[in-house]
Amino acid sequence: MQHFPPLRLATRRSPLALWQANWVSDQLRQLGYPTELVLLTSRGDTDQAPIDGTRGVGFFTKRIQQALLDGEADIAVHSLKDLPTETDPAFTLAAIPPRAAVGDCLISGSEKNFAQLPPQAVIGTGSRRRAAQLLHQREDVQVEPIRGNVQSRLQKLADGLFDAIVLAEAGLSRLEMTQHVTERLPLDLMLPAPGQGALGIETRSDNQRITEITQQLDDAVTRAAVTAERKLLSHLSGGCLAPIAALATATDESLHLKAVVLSADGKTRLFHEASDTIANAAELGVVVAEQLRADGADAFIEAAR
Ligand SMILES: NCc1[nH]cc(CCC(=O)O)c1CC(=O)O
Repeated sequence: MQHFPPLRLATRRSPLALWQANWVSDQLRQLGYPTELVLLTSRGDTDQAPIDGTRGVGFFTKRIQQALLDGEADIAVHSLKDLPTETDPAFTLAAIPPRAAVGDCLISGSEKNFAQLPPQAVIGTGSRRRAAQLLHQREDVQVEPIRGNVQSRLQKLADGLFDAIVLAEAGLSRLEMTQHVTERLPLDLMLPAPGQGALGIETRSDNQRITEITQQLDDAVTRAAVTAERKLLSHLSGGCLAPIAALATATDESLHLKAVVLSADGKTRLFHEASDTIANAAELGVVVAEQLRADGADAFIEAAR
């Protein structure tokens, strides 16, 4: 094999981000490529105010992408659900590896599951998608914002600031913290964010050698599923802040997409689902987005901006 300098992987410094970058690094090493990590701090890590419409887009991902543009790193490792759907032609989403657990979990201080929490229970989540789905099921619960990495959120729960919090199972399982899970929320109660549980690995479009190396980590079925989910999100002009949830699952040649759009208070829940071939993943996203739109989704998405 030819000798090349190590592939430089850009990542945030949170334990979850480091786990993910180390996982990608291991995969590349198994293919015979030396690697090193480039640790960066994003605005999403330093700024702990609630994420809102003017500050949210690319909050966790822009700094990592900048390292590629500046020549500080070759490969950017993101949580796909944090990566905006608006793409910059300077970057190529070279690999989407096999997806981990897709769902969300309730972690409650009292070990009570969602249905058993006391009236007016305080649930910590900064996600409008999670908040609206919780409120749709139980209008009495109080949803309060929470920020910070997985560990610091669990600490806030332990400190008694909340009765329960909601976190992605993917993050907890990667960090080997699933012992904290009280309840895996059923998908009909809590549909995940588009791309949840998947990694997005970007390279510079003008670096063909590194793009081709990275493409070896791509999983075609996961890519098809998240393509449908992300196309739905972009077609609804959703961004990561809108109360939009979507999950595509693949069986053999076919892909099934479920999606919901909710009012912020959870009182209205629009749901649609459809199937198509894996090859038509993007079209499937558009079809379900249009069904939601026909039911009035745009007004709820606009209200969340
Ligand atoms: N918004 C932060 C974020 N981005 C990705 C994950 C979890 C891992 C994943 O979904 O791939 C998390 C934490 C969470 O939502 O609990």
